[in-house]
Amino acid sequence: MIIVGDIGNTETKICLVNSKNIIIKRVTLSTKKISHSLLNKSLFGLGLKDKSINKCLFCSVVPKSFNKIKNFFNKTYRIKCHELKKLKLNKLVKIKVNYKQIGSDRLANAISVINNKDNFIILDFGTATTFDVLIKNTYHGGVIAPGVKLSLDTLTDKATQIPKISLKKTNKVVGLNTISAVRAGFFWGYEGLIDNIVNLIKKETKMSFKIIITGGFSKLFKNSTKTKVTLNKDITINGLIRATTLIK
Ligand SMILES: Nc1ncnc2c1ncn2[C@@H]1O[C@H](COP(=O)(O)OP(=O)(O)O)[C@@H](O)[C@H]1O
Ligand SMILES: CC(C)(COP(=O)(O)O)[C@@H](O)C(=O)NCCC(=O)O
Ligand SMILES: [K+]
Repeated sequence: MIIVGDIGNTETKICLVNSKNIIIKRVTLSTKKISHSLLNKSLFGLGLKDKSINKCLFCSVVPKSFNKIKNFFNKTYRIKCHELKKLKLNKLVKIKVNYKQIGSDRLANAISVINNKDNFIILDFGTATTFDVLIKNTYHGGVIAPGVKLSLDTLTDKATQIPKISLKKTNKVVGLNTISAVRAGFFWGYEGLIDNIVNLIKKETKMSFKIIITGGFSKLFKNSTKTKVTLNKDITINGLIRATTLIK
């Protein structure tokens, strides 16, 4: 059995994976609430004490949370947790960006889909909205834009007369009330962001791409953009599973 986990700025996902690389248990935690007691309570159901875990790999963009998780696994289960960027990733993907700065989750996404034949743009609707460019066997970097929920929460927090709003797909652009105006702003705003950045990446690289979307709000945009996209909700976790082959 192996354990893989994605520590994002909002959510941390921890998965138990069997020898056939199938995810058999999932735990989702709020990253900022991670503590020894929360981990104890949330992971108890995985029954790790009776399982032989031979590999544990995380991608983390929140170092403090990763350290808490690493210490917890070591102390409670004597399991050594690896962080993705500490592995020899160049065996799986050529990385053309500032390696120290690049987010591990972005690399996990790239490792998940790389097949040395196709080109990919991976859109991850996380706390940030990221666009990552993979051309054959090389990761070329990408774009970081504000996340959907981050923007929505900030708007409703800062604008006194804008209430908390659930985002929905909308056909109309011109809103006749506050809620429809905000929904249009987000739906058509992000739809435009997606189509525009994808087209600019194609122009700049002179390449064509398969577009993959993932992360919290990907379902909302799956069928809305002019760009044809494929939804892959476990891309980060599957990238980690693939990368565990690098752990000896
Ligand atoms: N199914 C969902 N529907 C709507 N919002 C979601 C859903 N899942 C996650 N979110 C929100 O989308 C944002 C991104 O979630 P996630 O991709 O897990 O973030 P991260 O990877 O940055 O921690 C978070 O703010 C989260 O609250
Ligand atoms: C861009 C990100 C904030 C996305 O993280 P997430 O939305 O999944 O929390 C994360 O990948 C990150 O902190 N990256 C470091 C900066 C960089 O990638 O250049
Ligand atoms: K993410």
